[in-house]
Amino acid sequence: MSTAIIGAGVMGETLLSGLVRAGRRVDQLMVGEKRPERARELEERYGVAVVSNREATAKADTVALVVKPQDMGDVLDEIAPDLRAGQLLVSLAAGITTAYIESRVPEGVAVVRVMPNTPALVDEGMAAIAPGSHCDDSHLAEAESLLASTGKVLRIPEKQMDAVTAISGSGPAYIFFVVESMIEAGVHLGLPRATATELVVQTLVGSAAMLRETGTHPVVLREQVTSPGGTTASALRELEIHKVRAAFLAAMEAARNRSRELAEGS
Ligand SMILES: NC(=O)C1=CN([C@@H]2O[C@H](COP(=O)(O)OP(=O)(O)OC[C@H]3O[C@@H](n4cnc5c(N)ncnc54)[C@H](O)[C@@H]3O)[C@@H](O)[C@H]2O)C=CC1
Ligand SMILES: O=C(O)[C@@H]1CCC=N1
Repeated sequence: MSTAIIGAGVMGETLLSGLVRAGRRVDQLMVGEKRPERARELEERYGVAVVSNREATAKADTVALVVKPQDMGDVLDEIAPDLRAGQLLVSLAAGITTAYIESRVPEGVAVVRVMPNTPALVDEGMAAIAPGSHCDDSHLAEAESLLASTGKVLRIPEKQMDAVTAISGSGPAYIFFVVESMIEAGVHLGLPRATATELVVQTLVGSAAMLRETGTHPVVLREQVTSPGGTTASALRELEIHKVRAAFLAAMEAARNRSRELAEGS
């Protein structure tokens, strides 16, 4: 089964590198990429063939679209003549609905919408997938196997996709923002930057491992750290005073709303 990746920026390369790590033969992979210098970089790094979008589409069994939502209309118009019924089209773009894609491609092309995230680069990705209207279980299974090479995959109804985008798609950025803020705080408290970075990163990794390995609710884990009248309680009071919980809710609502707007082409 050959796979074409159209748009090889951050997320396109993440998918490509995951497939290569998972043992996909490079001669079964193709890339369509607009920027010539980027195309050369990928050819050198992976030995993958970078071809025109139309050639990639014509030759591949599965086509993964990893361009920005704003570029999706143009790319679909370009490749539509080369798409054929039974082929699988997988979109990784935020906001873009399967109905939008289906309205621009030939009848019978199976469309799957995916929301991946960048931890896929280290095989710890979280991807959600939703079927379009001409999709059977084999198409969904094929999309699942593409993404499973770089982490977990969850099947969801498409109506949840904008919320999923706000949580796991954009989520790594929120976590990196928290990490960055904690490192900066450590520097303010007088720690060398390297020390603060090591402390924060390992604290994040350890906390994530506890969540995953114990399955314990985060509230319980937080309570275990919070000694009565202790340091953690003092810190958490400040986070509540500064409305961090409300800020997270507002931030994720904003991301969900932006995903909806992208569907409208803005
Ligand atoms: N970066 C992330 O964490 C995530 C991104 N996504 C989605 O992935 C898609 C790509 O995002 P990024 O990789 O971050 O953007 P990016 O800007 O790094 O990559 C887009 C790539 O598409 C190429 N491109 C643009 N027009 C093209 C065309 N007509 N033909 C071939 N290549 C073309 C660009 O040259 C660029 O290399 C977006 O739709 C985004 O919503 C989804 C989840 C997470
Ligand atoms: O920021 C964005 O629009 C993309 C989608 C999810 C993560 N990055």
